[in-house]
Amino acid sequence: MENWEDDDQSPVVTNMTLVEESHGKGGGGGFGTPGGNRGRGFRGQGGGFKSFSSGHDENRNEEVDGSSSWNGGGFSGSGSRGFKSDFGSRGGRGARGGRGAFRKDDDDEGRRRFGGGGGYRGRDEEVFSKGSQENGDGKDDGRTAGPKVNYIPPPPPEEENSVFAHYATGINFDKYDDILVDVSGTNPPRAIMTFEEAQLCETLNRNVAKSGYEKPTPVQKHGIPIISAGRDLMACAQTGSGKTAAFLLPILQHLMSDGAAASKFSEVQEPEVIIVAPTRELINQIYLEARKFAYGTCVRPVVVYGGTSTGYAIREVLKGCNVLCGTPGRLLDIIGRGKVGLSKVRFLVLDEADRMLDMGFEPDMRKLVNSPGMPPKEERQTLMFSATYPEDIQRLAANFLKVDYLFLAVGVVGGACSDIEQVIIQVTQYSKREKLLELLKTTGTERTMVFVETKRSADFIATFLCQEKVSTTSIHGDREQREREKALSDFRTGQCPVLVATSVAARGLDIEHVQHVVNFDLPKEIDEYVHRIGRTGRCGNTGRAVSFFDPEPDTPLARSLVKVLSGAQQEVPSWLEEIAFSAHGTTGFNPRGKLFASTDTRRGESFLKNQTPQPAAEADDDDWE
Ligand SMILES: Nc1ncnc2c1ncn2[C@@H]1O[C@H](COP(=O)(O)OP(=O)(O)OP(=O)(O)O)[C@@H](O)[C@H]1O
Repeated sequence: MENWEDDDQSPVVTNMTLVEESHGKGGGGGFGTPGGNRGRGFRGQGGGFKSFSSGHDENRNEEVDGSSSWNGGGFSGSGSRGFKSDFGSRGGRGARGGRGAFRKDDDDEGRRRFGGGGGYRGRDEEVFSKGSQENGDGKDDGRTAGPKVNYIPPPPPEEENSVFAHYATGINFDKYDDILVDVSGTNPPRAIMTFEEAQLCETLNRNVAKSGYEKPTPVQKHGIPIISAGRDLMACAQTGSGKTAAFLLPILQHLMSDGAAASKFSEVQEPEVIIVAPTRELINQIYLEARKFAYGTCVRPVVVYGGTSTGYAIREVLKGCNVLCGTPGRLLDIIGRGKVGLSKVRFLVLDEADRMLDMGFEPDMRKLVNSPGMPPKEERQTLMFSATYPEDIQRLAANFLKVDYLFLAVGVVGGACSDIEQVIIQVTQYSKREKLLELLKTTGTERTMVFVETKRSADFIATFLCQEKVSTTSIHGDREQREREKALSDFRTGQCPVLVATSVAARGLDIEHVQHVVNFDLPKEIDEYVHRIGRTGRCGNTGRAVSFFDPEPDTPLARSLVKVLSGAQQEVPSWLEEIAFSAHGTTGFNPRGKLFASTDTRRGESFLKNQTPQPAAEADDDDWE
């Protein structure tokens, strides 16, 4: 039996270690503003929430989930305090070297194997684990050390109705047609106006119809023919405007018309398509979309991501794999084990491309494109999608693309979706909790995502809300994958209408009925803000985002915030304008100035060009992948 098979068969060990509730930096702090104040935090009214987390024994995990509920159906465990198993998946503080502050992923396998990162775990990560065997420089070695994860995610639904379940487009769907579109680069193909013009094969057309798609969104109108014409693409379109189908449909059409080999078992799989995304939940969502559009065809998508059993992932891949969706670490791991050959790769897709190319993931992307067998960029099609593209990342991205790639901008690059009503409330650190409660009283059972800066804050706020009888769950990088998926599912079904999340849930997640986003803590970077609020107001539906602005930590964001608000035709509070103005002096600040500048860096100018560089995301404190 091979090593990876053994991975799953290790005896269950549950070596529980009691962890003091107020351990870690700054005592029981961490509630409140990003970037500090950990010493004067909130400890929870009832003496703090205790949770249990065991990363190794699935059954135990289940018991644990049950036993850690609050207030009958409230907060379902958090995994950062209380008892923590030696085999909790995030055992050990990990070194903070290596990738440094931008490292976001928690999928160690690839990193260990490839000697990458250095295991940044976020600054309020706590040391629990005797079982996490670090080597001298803080890295785990994937094969020989560290806990084995044996979580096998539940199989996706098989019935057609569930596969094609979708939510309705909103009243503003037709307004997409009015959005300014800019395609730059040589000889762009003509846009299509209807799905018929996309000339998809019959099965794909049927699947598009069953998905409830009647007409393409702008990114689809332009993106589909560009990809079908064999061009490389860097596409920027606002959150919730259908970027996933914009790349999946032409890719699947290509595989169908090219007679992709029906997937079948083989010891080495050679996928034609590789799709990468920064978080586990997002890549799983993309996989489900691929599976939906490929329904009834011979094309087999497979997903691999951290926090789940590697053996299971490999078995799934070996059953047959045309489209391999993965988070970078796990993908590199499986490639490194020789289970996936890259020589047949025709398409490489980077979703949330700006994140995939920032300092955290860029080395992995380089490893991926330089992996043995990967066709050079001239011989594959590379496609990048996001709602935001900082200029420096655009320039970097160009290295991965053919020289004649096309740049597609739908609306303002980096702009927020105007279907989201954005409200900014000035607060102090200590008034945030009361404000949040007030807000949630008005939203009732409507689904609300509350973003906080740190994993510890996520636990505190979720606990606090549960104590206040608001059914809440949480998602962050310290939770077991099983717990993360359960949290998302409880939120999706409405069992817990409030989801407290770190940035791990900021990008890409497409959840029906999310009417509100609350930025309990504002992020350090404006792009992050745009993605977070984009969890509401999707696909022509309207939504509302309320952000708590505490001048102390948030002033550096003021200027970009004003620009994003005015760019999306939102009211800008005068106090915010004043803060933005005084923070940056009087020159060069024209919040109401021209926003839709040229967006392709090859033309030399772009939106938010004058924004002050934000500090590196040191305060970001989550594990992503
Ligand atoms: N043409 C269409 N008609 C109807 N619904 C659509 C269409 N295209 C996409 N959708 C739906 O719109 C929702 C948002 O799509 P998607 O998740 O691809 O957005 P996105 O642009 O990738 O967002 P984000 O930037 O947040 O990742 C999904 O539920 C998707 O099924």
